Amino acid sequence: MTIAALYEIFRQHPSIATDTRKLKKGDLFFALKGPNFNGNQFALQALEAGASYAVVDEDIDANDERIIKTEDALSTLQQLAKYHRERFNIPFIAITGSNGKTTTKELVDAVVSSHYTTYTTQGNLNNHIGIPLTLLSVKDDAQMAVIEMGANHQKEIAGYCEYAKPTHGIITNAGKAHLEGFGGIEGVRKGKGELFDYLRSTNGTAFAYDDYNYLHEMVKGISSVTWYGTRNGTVTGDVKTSEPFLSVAITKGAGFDEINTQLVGAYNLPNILCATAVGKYFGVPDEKIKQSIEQYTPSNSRSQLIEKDSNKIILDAYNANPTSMKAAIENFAQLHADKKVLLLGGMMELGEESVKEHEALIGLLKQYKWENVVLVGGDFSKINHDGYIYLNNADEARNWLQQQQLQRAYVLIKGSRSMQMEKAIAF
Ligand SMILES: CC(=O)N[C@H]1[C@@H](OP(=O)(O)OP(=O)(O)OC[C@H]2O[C@@H](n3ccc(=O)[nH]c3=O)[C@H](O)[C@@H]2O)O[C@H](CO)[C@@H](O)[C@@H]1O[C@H](C)C(=O)N[C@@H](C)C(=O)N[C@H](CCC(=O)N[C@@H](CCC[C@@H](N)C(=O)O)C(=O)O)C(=O)O
Ligand SMILES: Nc1ncnc2c1ncn2[C@@H]1O[C@H](COP(=O)(O)OP(=O)(O)OP(=O)(O)O)[C@@H](O)[C@H]1O
Ligand SMILES: C[C@@H](N)C(=O)N[C@H](C)C(=O)O
Repeated sequence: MTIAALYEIFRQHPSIATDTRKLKKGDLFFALKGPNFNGNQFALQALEAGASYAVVDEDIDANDERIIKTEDALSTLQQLAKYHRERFNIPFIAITGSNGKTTTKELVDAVVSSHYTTYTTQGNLNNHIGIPLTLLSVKDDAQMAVIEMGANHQKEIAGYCEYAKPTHGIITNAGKAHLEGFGGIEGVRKGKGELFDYLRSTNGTAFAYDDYNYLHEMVKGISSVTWYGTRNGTVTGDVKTSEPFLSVAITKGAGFDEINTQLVGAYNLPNILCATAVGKYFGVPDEKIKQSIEQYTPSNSRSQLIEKDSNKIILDAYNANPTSMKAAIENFAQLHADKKVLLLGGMMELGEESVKEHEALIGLLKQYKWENVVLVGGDFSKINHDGYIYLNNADEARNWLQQQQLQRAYVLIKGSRSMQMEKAIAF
């Protein structure tokens, strides 16, 4: 079947399912293969549960005209997404970077959707499956789309641009994350820079944080760049307070002087300036920009403040890498509190730099005074803990916290996704 013919079916059944456990009646089911299951084996089950059609890439033992056999179901999904994307002549804003993609995406979405009908990446669905699903969720009434792009190796973002065709793009930063797959920090810049390469070749528009010198290099050749920063840019601003919620003083470019957010962490400053700059660029009224950023409350283990008895917990456990760990620790160090406790889980996907980066973190921790530092699992197991407590996993960390019976303490919990450090808060 051609993509054009499949697209006609999609127009009749414009919701996609890749998982029978979440399937709704009428969904167009795509049978994907993963590390645990082969989606082809669920095709008949999907049809029985009410799927309109099942797109498969293996022979299915049934004579059912609702089964659509393709060479490769995943690449068919991606081609269908491209075909759908090409029906729209509206801004598609792509967001990538090492840190702050999801938060920036949420903030940009909050701002632009206050004024335009906008379709946006849900949660963190930012990969070779999540991006096509996001594109296919864009409805006919769309005035704008915001697409998050995650990557852990070269050529990945370039591939996503081929089907998402962004008109505007943001690289939040290019730091020490996914070093293993990208091949070091230069590799990260090259890989993330594929978004700017695409915008360069298509006369697209970039938004970039003026404070990072490397971004000035990376945008070279792009004819339209909107800067935001602490000193220079269309929109400028700086941290007013972050005790713990971040308040930003806007010094130029918007019709308001401050934004009082519900985000913990001074490291969110560029994310907020970015959303403001994007809002101004697209003509969103000032009061809507300010209000939508101020109302955004994270609930996703990112930059979250949880109050428990007399204790305050900063839960920042969605992920971790050397850049975001440094930002979180330095931010925590600036907070005023007598008793500060850190529970830090291991950082993943750092390849041969992993042990060195975990050691460097100990060096950073030593610069400050803490009540307790607990290092949990990962490559923390391979290094000298230098007097800090070492535990194997988040369950042990929770037990340790339970035993402490903390009162009026400030606790920072952070670690890579697979460490599941959020489990520790059940103390
Ligand atoms: C393929 C898939 O969607 N899998 C999801 C599934 O996983 P599960 O372990 O159950 O099974 P399989 O993957 O083996 O299953 C194959 C298919 O079979 C379906 N199926 C299974 C059982 C059943 O009873 N019925 C079925 O129909 C199944 O649905 C599969 O289609 O379920 C899990 C739990 O819900 C999902 O977590 C899993 O999702 C995978 C991980 C996925 O990739 N989902 C995307 C939509 C997505 O965007 N996920 C994001 C994570 C993105 C991410 O990690 N981003 C990185 C950077 C990108 C790196 C990129 N190169 C990469 O490797 O991904 C970042 O740093 O941001 C998310 O979930 O948050
Ligand atoms: N601008 C930033 N600079 C440095 N660190 C940041 C920045 N923004 C967020 N972080 C850190 O990164 C963590 C994850 O934030 P967020 O989920 O927005 O990033 P992400 O790039 O989307 O990551 P992922 O793709 O893994 O979801 C935050 O909790 C915080 O510790
Ligand atoms: C979960 C994925 N988006 C991610 O951020 N992975 C890194 C390695 C992490 O969990 O810290």
